[in-house]
Amino acid sequence: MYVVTAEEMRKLDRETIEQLGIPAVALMENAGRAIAEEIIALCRSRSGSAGSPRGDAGTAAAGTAGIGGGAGPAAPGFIVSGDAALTLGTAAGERWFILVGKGNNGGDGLVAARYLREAGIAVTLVYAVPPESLTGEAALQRDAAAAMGLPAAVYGRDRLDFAECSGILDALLGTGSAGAPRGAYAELIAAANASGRPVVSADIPSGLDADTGALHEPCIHAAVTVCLAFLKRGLVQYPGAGAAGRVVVRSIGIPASLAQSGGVEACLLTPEVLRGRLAVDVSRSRSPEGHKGTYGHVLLAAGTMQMSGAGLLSARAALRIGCGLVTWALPGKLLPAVIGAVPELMLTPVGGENGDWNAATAAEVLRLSEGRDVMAVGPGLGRFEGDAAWLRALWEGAACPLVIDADGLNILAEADYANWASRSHPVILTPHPGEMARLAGVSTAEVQSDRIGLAMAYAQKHGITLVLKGAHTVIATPGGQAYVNITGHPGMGTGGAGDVLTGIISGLLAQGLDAAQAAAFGVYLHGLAGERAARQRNHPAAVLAGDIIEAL
Ligand SMILES: NC(=O)C1=CN([C@@H]2O[C@H](COP(=O)(O)OP(=O)(O)OC[C@H]3O[C@@H](n4cnc5c(N)ncnc54)[C@H](OP(=O)(O)O)[C@@H]3O)[C@@H](O)[C@H]2O)[C@@H](O)CC1
Ligand SMILES: Nc1ncnc2c1ncn2[C@@H]1O[C@H](COP(=O)(O)OP(=O)(O)O)[C@@H](O)[C@H]1O
Ligand SMILES: [K+]
Repeated sequence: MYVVTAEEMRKLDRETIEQLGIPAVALMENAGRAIAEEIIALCRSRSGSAGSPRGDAGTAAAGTAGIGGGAGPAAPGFIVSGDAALTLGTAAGERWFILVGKGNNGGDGLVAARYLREAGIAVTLVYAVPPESLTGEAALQRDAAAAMGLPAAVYGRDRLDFAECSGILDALLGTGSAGAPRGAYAELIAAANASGRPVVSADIPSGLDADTGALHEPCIHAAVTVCLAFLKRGLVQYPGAGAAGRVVVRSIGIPASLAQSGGVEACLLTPEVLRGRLAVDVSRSRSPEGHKGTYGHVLLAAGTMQMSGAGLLSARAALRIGCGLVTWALPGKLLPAVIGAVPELMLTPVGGENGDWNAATAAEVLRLSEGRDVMAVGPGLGRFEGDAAWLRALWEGAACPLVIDADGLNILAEADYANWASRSHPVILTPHPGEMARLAGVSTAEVQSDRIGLAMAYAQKHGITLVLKGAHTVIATPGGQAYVNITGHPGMGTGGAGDVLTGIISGLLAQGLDAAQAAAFGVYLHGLAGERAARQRNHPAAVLAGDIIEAL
C-alpha cells in the first residue's frame, strides 16, 4: 500500500486526468461515493442493523422463496441485486452536517451528500465560504446539490446548531491546504470537535499536515478518515495518525501502476509488501538439509558491567529468530557475571581477563569477525576512551554487514563518519528518536515532526539502511525507499526492547536476508511478537523485553 505526499498525489491526479483521459469530475464522483459508503456503513453499525442491507433484490428473492412454499430448497427464482453499500436499510433518523470547503475536498463532500440523501439520510450542507466562490468541479457539484434541493447553510450567515446533527462529514480541507486553518474553517473545525458527534473526514482530517502528520491548531479529530486513492504520509505519522481515527483507503480510479512507475517510494509495511516488493520469504522456510552453519553466525560486540542485560537480550533474540550461532565479544571483566545466563551463546572475552572496552579491543573484535556473517555493535556498550577510533576500525575492517545500535550510534553521532572509508557490505542503523536527533544534529522534536521525510533523506545521504524506531517505525533504504511499520504497541516502550530488535535484525541478516529485508521483516516481526506478548501477559504494560523474545 503506497504512502504519498500531497505533491505526489497531485501528480498522480494530473497523470490520471491527462494521460488516461479520466475526467477530474469522475474521480471526484468516485471519491464522494466512497465516502458516502463509509458513512452509511458507520450509520448501519451504530444502529445495530445486522449484515448488509437487502434492497429490492432481497425482497424479491425472499418473496420468490415464499411463493415456492413446499419442501426442499427453494428454486432461485428471480433475483436482482441492489447497491447494498449505498443503502442504509434502517430508519435510524440520521442527520448529517456536510462541512464544505472551497476546493476539491469540498467537492468530494458535495458528491457524498447526494449519495447520503439517496440512502435516506438527512443532510445539511454547511459552506465555509459563500458557495459562489467555489470553482471548477466543486462548483459543478454545488450546482448539482442545489438542483437536487439539498438544504444548505453558509457559515457566519445562517444559524447552525451542531446538536441537531447525528454526524459530521469534514470536507473542509484536503491535500491543498496550507498552514493552520483560517477564519470560518478554524471555527467550523472547533465546533465539529466540540459537538461530540462522530466526524468522518474526507481524505485527511482538516487541519492535518498531509505530509508530516503535524496537527495545526485547530485540527479535526476524526472517528473515521476515508483516504482517497493512496495513504497520505500524514495519516501514518503521529500525531496525525492519532487524529485520523480509523483510516479506510478507497480506490477512486487512479491506478496503482501510476504510483509504481511514477516513483512513489514509501509504502505501508504489510505482509503483501514484505512478500512482493521486498521479496521476503515470510514463511521463513528452512532446508531439510540445513544445519547451524546454514543459518549464519552473528558476532555481537556489546555490554558493560552496568548493561550486561543488553548483550544477553540481543544475543538471545538473534538465536530465537533462527540464526545458527551467536558469539558475544564482551569485556573480560564481564565474563564471570554472564557465564551460563544463555547456555546456547558463545562468549569471547576481549581486553584481557579483567579488561574493559578500549581502542585496542577493536583488533580483537575484527579477528573474531573473520568468517562471521554479521557484526552487531552497540547494545549496552557504554562510552570509553578512544571509542570513535574503535568504531571506525570496525566500520572500515568488518567484511560483513554491520548493525549499529545504542551507544554505537552515539559514537557515530560525534564522529565525522562520512569521511570514513566506504564499506562494501551494508550498514543498518537502528536509532530511537533521541539517537536519531544526535545523528542528524537536530532536536528530537524535529525528528518526530517528519519521521518519514527525515529517515528517507538521512538513509540516502549516508548510504545506509535506517530503522527509525518508535510508534510506526520507519525503515528507509539507501536507494530511497521507505516502509512504515504498524505492528507493535506502546507497551514495547520498555528497557531492552530495542536490544531485542537489534538481535532480530542481525539474526535475519545472518540467515541471508539483505539489509532492507532484514530491517523491514525484523521490525515487523518484533512488533508482532510484542503484540503476542501483550496478549499472553493480558496487558501491554506488562510486557518486558524478554517476553518479546519468548513470543517470537
Ligand atoms: N482531481 C483532483 O485533484 C482530485 C482531488 N480530490 C480531493 O481534492 C482534495 C484536494 O483539493 P484541492 O487541491 O482543491 O485543495 P483543498 O484541500 O480542497 O482546499 C484548498 C482550498 O482551501 C483553501 N485553503 C488552503 N489552506 C487553507 C487554510 N489553512 N485555511 C483556510 N483555507 C485554506 C484554499 O483557498 P485559498 O485560500 O487559496 O483561497 C484552497 O482553495 C483532496 O484532498 C481530495 O479530497 C479528489 O476529489 C480526487 C480528485
Ligand atoms: N508506541 C510504540 N508503538 C510501537 N512500538 C514501540 C512503541 N514504543 C516503542 N516501541 C518499540 O520498542 C523498541 C524500543 O527501543 P529502544 O528505545 O531502543 O529501547 P532500549 O534502548 O531500551 O532497548 C523499538 O523497537 C520501538 O519501535
Ligand atoms: K478533510
